[in-house]
Amino acid sequence: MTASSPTKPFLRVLNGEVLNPPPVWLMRQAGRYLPEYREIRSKVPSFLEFCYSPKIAAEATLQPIRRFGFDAAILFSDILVIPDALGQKVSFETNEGPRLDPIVTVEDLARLNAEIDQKRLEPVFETIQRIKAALPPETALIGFCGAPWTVASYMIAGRGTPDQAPARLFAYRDPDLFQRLIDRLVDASTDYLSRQIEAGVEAVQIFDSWAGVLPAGEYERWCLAPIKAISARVKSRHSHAKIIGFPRGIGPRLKTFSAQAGVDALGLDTAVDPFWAARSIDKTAVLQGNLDPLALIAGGAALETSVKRILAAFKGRPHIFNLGHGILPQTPVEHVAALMDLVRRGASS
Ligand SMILES: Cc1c2[nH]c(c1CCC(=O)O)Cc1[nH]c(c(CCC(=O)O)c1C)Cc1[nH]c(c(CCC(=O)O)c1C)Cc1[nH]c(c(C)c1CCC(=O)O)C2
Repeated sequence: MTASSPTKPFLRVLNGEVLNPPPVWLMRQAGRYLPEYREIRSKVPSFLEFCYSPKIAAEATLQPIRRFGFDAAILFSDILVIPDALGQKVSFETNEGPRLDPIVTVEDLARLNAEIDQKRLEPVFETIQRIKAALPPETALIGFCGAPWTVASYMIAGRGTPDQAPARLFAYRDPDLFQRLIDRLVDASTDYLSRQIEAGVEAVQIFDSWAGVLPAGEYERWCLAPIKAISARVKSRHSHAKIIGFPRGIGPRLKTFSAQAGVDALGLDTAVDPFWAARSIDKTAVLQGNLDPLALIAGGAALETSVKRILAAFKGRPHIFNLGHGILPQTPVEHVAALMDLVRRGASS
């Protein structure tokens, strides 16, 4: 990342400029709703192997850029490459999601590597270099990691659960041991994001998809403090690093999250009222979001009304258009094209 003023629309807004129309990208924009993704995905049996194959991972990143001309590309990888690089067994079952050997005892934790295996992650950095060489000059590249709380919740349950009860119980019963796992993930995420920046990403997003299940107290300790530590440490290595936080489901705590966590931009989830956000969230934060992924599946009038509402709410504030959570596999591709049209046309009307 350089100190000179950026020219890419996505980076200009991250620097605090207001653009009309706003730049747009979609969380999980590379993936199963795209026939061209399903085609290349079907050739590689394991999802992790796909993530660690620079040529095809770069291709998956570029597919939605070619089709829709988003203002930013997001590295094709997964938040669970971190447990994998820490030595935990990780796999992805078709239509079922991730499976990990759950961490239950102190011995399970002790078996993990002290640091991430950088060699295992080397292909990710090569993917970044390949994407950079192929991206249009106006398109930014975003790197990412999962927040420690969200990653830990999969490491403990060994799979996705409706409310991450296993990790919440673990943290209540043995907070010291849980803290050791979180600390390990803070170190790993700091190194991983720093390496992504060195390889060429221009901003990073920290996905805390399960922040919303934590009550006060637990939220401060397991969501806010680790993200704050990662931001501070990444910025001490890369002073111009741009960091987007996505603490999904934290409600009114969004008001102060970005200042407290030290992030530059804030991803808003689907449930947040955009007018409330524009009014109530401290003005230092660039806001990103927050179309309901289901409105994108529905299309038509529902899509149009939702998009207009979001554009109206954020008028005059630095805003990056996005969904409120990841795009769903059943989304019709024509609706994504219609969304791009609405954002780029609708903003001036
Ligand atoms: C919680 C989480 C995960 N992964 C991620 C999160 C945080 C965001 C969120 O809350 O949605 C983030 C993620 N996962 C993936 C990306 C790639 C880039 C992009 O956004 O386009 C990103 C940024 C690829 C993926 N990650 C996964 C796929 C599908 C696997 C396949 O294609 O076979 C893709 C394209 C698998 C995955 N990975 C994960 C789950 C729960 C699953 C299974 C469910 C699902 O498919 O959405 C963990």
